[in-house]
Amino acid sequence: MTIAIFGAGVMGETLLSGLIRSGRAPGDLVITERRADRAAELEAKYGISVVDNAAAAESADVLVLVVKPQDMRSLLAEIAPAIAVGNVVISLAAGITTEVLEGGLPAGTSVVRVMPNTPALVDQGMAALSRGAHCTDEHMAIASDLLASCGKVIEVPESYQDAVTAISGSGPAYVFYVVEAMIEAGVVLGLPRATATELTVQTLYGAATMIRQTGTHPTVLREQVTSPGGTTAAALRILDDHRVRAAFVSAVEAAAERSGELSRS
Ligand SMILES: NC(=O)C1=CN([C@@H]2O[C@H](COP(=O)(O)OP(=O)(O)OC[C@H]3O[C@@H](n4cnc5c(N)ncnc54)[C@H](O)[C@@H]3O)[C@@H](O)[C@H]2O)C=CC1
Ligand SMILES: O=C(O)[C@@H]1CCC=N1
Repeated sequence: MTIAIFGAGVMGETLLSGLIRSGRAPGDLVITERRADRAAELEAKYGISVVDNAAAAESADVLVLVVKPQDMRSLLAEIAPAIAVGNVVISLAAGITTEVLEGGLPAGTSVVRVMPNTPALVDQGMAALSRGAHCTDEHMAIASDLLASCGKVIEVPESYQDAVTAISGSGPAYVFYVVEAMIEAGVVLGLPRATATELTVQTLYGAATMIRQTGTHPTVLREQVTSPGGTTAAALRILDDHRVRAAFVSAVEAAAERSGELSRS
């Protein structure tokens, strides 16, 4: 089975590297990339041939579209003539619906809409898949296998996708933002930057592992840290005063709204 990845930017390379780590033969993988310098970089790094979109579409059984939402319609027009019966088209683009994908491809094409995230680079990705109108269980299994090479996979109704994008698609950026803020806070308190970074990163990793391994509700875990009259209670009062919880809800709502706008643009 030949897999073609169209658009090898951040997410395209993340998926490509995951497929290689999971043992896919480089000979079964093809990539396309509009920027010549980026194409040369990837050829050198992975030993994979970069070809044009038409050639990739001709040779592939599974086509994975990883361009920006704004570039999707023109890409669909380029690859549509080469789509054959039995091909599966998988889109990783935020906000592009299966209806838009199907509308730009030959009638009856099997499409899958996926929202992945960048922790796939370290095989800890979260990918949510939604099937198009002509997608069979067999096609879903192909898409699921592909994404499972670099993390967890779930199937969701397409109506969830804007919310999924706002939580797990954009989510790593919120976490990195909090990490940046904690490191800066450590530096404000006089810690060397390297020490503040090590303390913050291990704390995040430990807390995430605790949630996963204990299955305990995060409220209970937070209460276990919060001694009466202690340091944590003092800190949390300031976060509440600044309405940080409400800010998170508004931020995630804004991301979901933007995902919806992308499908209409
Ligand atoms: N970066 C992220 O965390 C996530 C990104 N996504 C989705 O993945 C898609 C790609 O995002 P990024 O990788 O971050 O963007 P990017 O800008 O890093 O990569 C897109 C790549 O596609 C190339 N490209 C554009 N049009 C092309 C064409 N017609 N033929 C060949 N190559 C073409 C560009 O030169 C660029 O290298 C987007 O649709 C985004 O919504 C989804 C989840 C997470
Ligand atoms: O910011 C974006 O639009 C993309 C989709 C989810 C994460 N990055």
